[in-house]
Amino acid sequence: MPMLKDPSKKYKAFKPLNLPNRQWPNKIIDKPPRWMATDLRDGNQSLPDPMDVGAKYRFFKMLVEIGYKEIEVSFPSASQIDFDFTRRLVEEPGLTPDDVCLQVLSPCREDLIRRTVDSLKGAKKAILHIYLATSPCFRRIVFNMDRQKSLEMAVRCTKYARSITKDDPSQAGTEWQFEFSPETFSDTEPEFAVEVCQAVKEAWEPTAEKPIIFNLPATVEMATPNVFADQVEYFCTNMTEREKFVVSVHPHNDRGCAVAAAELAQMAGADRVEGTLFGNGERTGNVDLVTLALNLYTQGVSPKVDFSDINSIIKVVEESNKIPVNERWPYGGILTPVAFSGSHQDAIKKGFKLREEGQGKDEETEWVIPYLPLDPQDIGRTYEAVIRVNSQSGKGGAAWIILRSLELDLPRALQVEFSKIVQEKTEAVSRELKPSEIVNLFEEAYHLKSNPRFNLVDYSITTDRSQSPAPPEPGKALNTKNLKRRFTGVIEIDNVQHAITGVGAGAISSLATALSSLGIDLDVRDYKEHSIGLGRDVKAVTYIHCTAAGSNEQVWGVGIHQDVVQASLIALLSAASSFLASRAGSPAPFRPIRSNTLTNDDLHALEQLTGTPEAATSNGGLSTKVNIEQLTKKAESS
Ligand SMILES: CC(=O)SCCNC(=O)CCNC(=O)[C@H](O)C(C)(C)COP(=O)(O)OP(=O)(O)OC[C@H]1O[C@@H](n2cnc3c(N)ncnc32)[C@H](O)[C@@H]1OP(=O)(O)O
Ligand SMILES: CC(C)C(=O)C(=O)O
Repeated sequence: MPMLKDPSKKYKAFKPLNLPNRQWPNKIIDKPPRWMATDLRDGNQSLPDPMDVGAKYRFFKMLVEIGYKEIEVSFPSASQIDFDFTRRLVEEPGLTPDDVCLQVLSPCREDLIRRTVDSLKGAKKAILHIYLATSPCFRRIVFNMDRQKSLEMAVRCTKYARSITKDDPSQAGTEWQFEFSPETFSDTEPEFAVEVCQAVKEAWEPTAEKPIIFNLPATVEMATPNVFADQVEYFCTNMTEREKFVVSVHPHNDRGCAVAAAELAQMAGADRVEGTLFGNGERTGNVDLVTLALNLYTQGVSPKVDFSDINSIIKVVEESNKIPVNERWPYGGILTPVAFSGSHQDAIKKGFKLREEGQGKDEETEWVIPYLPLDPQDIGRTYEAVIRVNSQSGKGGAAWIILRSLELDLPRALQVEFSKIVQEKTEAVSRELKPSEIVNLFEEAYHLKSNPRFNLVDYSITTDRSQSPAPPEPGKALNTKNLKRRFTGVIEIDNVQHAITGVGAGAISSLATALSSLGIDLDVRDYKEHSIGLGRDVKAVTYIHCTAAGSNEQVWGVGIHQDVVQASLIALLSAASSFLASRAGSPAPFRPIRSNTLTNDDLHALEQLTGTPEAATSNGGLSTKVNIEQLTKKAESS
């Protein structure tokens, strides 16, 4: 049968209790609850292949390391494995830290309670947990019992449990706590849940110092989380002697609201939460303890459990449960902090930039990054994975990868230009591009690594004597403001060397003039530089935006070098390489150098390079001298 057009006969709306004076909506959660991890019991009982003793121990150790102090380790009456595992935790010295309390579960049946208590004999701290389903559905279908009989069963089992634990002198070495779960609390009449628990409380006789734990399970999640919160608040306010019992909740996730239910329940008075890591458990699972803890953390409340190395935790959880943690799972999912889409990437990138520049990146600086409620580094993730690039990405995504990988903070217009290259590639391959692929694309596009067509073999920047300003008047300093620069150098283009020279207002424009003598006519439109690295390893990076003279064609160049001037010259040559690349197929505009075809300019340039003492020192001694003989021989042989 397909879904019913009118499901109202088959499925009845849950009837919420009437609680007009509810207080919980005005409460806030400002401290963590008492956590209880039930991965090894509720989680384990729902697995197709339950864990063996080794796997259980590994998981237990991890829970202890995370910081859980109450761990439900087994259902000892269910299997020898669970019984033996519990014994091992009790008996083997050092396995269970002194401050960790072992919890075990038993149904409300004397023989099973006996076996359960036996499994704990000799434990330092133990919680004996028994459950009895109290809802009308279970009373009718499973037990065929009325309210009175259920209540009597709960009381009888509590008294029995008491007689073989805290009232038994041979058990005096164990610090016993008793937990009672009116199973299916979420579907139990609220007044009956109170009646049963009140009777159990009287049977156990807790004190304020040694309270009983009433665990209120949403065994099956029945309604919206506010309804569960009402049920919990009703329970807390209608039970007597509030100081003598701890209210615990145990939400399942049938409607997908377990986390909300656990949180609203705490607002309604719950002190303790039972759940599992990443929500493993019956059907849709138990409430996820990781989400609950990190929800607190991102509100500035320490959860007192540590997920600093979430990847290792996920590994153990996945290997033990043999169920993967969903990639979209809150906080832990590998895709959760990742942005593929352009506008998200743009916002995240700006957020990080502002954080680093303006607000400082001290680890305690307030975290305000669009789309990222949690700093991925706090759970052991890196920022590299935050932005990934596919066809949905914009300029910011690829720019982020280049920033993180090469420390290059690309100017906006270069981001736009490079993103077209990336977009073309993502569409061509129809998949996400790895950061290394994006870096390769960038290095190729701007000739940063392999075979740039233009190489700076050697150069010198000198004051251009032919256009020097008039000598200063006696007693006045030389006005150096308008001094022109002369670039003189040897450029290798497609493995052929050219000696060129040119004059301009600065180093870049003098090289631009020199290049125009080869027919590469570029106007520099924009220029940006910054440093990369620190200390002795610091380098300069220069971005140059050029247009081809007399046309609208635009090219970018990027240059990186320890020397600032050289970085800018390399950037211009990178632009020149792009300029040639954009004309692939058309004949190269320049003349290769040959000894017998040296022009006067070439000769002049070479002459300059062999240099006068001023030429060699005028740019801070940067130029190395070219051996004219070698160069000429090389040119002749080519
Ligand atoms: C909500 C929860 O997660 S509760 C925990 C559930 N976990 C487990 O059940 C795992 C371990 N369980 C087991 O190994 C077994 O079911 C045992 C050892 C508890 C009992 O095994 P068996 O004696 O073979 O009984 P079986 O499981 O077939 O049937 C359940 C019996 O318990 C009773 N029962 C069922 N649910 C409950 C309950 N919530 N509380 C108390 N008794 C219950 C049933 O009425 C039935 O009794 P019946 O045989 O008199 O009709
Ligand atoms: C035994 C109880 C706590 C339980 O697991 C449930 O009701 O889901």
